[in-house]
Amino acid sequence: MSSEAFLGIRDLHVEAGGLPRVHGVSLDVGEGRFHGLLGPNGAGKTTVLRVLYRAARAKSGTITLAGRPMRDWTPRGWAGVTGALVQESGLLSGLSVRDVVEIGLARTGLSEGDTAKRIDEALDLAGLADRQDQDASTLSGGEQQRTHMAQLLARDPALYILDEPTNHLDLHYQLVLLDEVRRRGRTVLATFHDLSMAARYCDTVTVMSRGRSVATGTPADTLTPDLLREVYSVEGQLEGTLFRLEGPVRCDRL
Ligand SMILES: Nc1ncnc2c1ncn2[C@@H]1O[C@H](COP(=O)(O)OP(=O)(O)OP(=O)(O)O)[C@@H](O)[C@H]1O
Repeated sequence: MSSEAFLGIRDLHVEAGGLPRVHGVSLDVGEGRFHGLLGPNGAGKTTVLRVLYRAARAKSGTITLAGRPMRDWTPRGWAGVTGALVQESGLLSGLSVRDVVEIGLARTGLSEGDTAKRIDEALDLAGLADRQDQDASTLSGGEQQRTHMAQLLARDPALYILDEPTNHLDLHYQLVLLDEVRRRGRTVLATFHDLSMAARYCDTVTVMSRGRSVATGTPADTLTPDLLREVYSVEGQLEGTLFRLEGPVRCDRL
């Protein structure tokens, strides 16, 4: 791990469904940096994140956060400094939008007034202030995603673990919410399929393919035409933060 990394993952191996799915992935994220985890469907991105939010166990490897190995953190301590936006999250029926955001602040020790202020700010950011009393399970997919993002922003953990944060969101809320995450200056590890969004937000990226890390660095240095051809079977290139497709998509990837 480089000396300044806030999150360090070293030679991570993970099994899922009885088979090896992540084979020796290593990456470092400096404090306050936004790191993207990219790659095709099934590459192993979520499996890496699941270990970080303790939904899965690593078979081997080392994870270090703020200089301390994961095994030295209590589950409660780990949960206090990390926060995850996950694919499999459901919204409990019977909870209002405000309740869901408030749950994220349980056991933070904030005063009642500060708790209410944080919730109000997060609901405003996510455009949910006028929906706060609605049963969260009746929201649209994008509104549910905004509610989960509001929960995370209200808590504002030191490490944001975001699995496809742009999922279901219209362009306005993709930009508003990720701009806000960036503005907070926290450390972020986020998966993306949209390479333009990845290039816009990420300081650095790791590209995974078939459970392995195949490239890492800045988006401009990493997402080269050769890499895009090899990993995604597309002809294209980044122009600034814009991914431009050039030519036909090959159908022989699998
Ligand atoms: N519990 C499980 N049982 C069986 N297979 C699993 C399980 N969990 C993950 N896998 C497999 O592991 C591989 C990696 O899955 P993962 O969800 O990490 O991919 P991903 O890169 O996040 O993909 P996507 O972009 O489609 O979300 C996939 O082939 C998936 O089917």
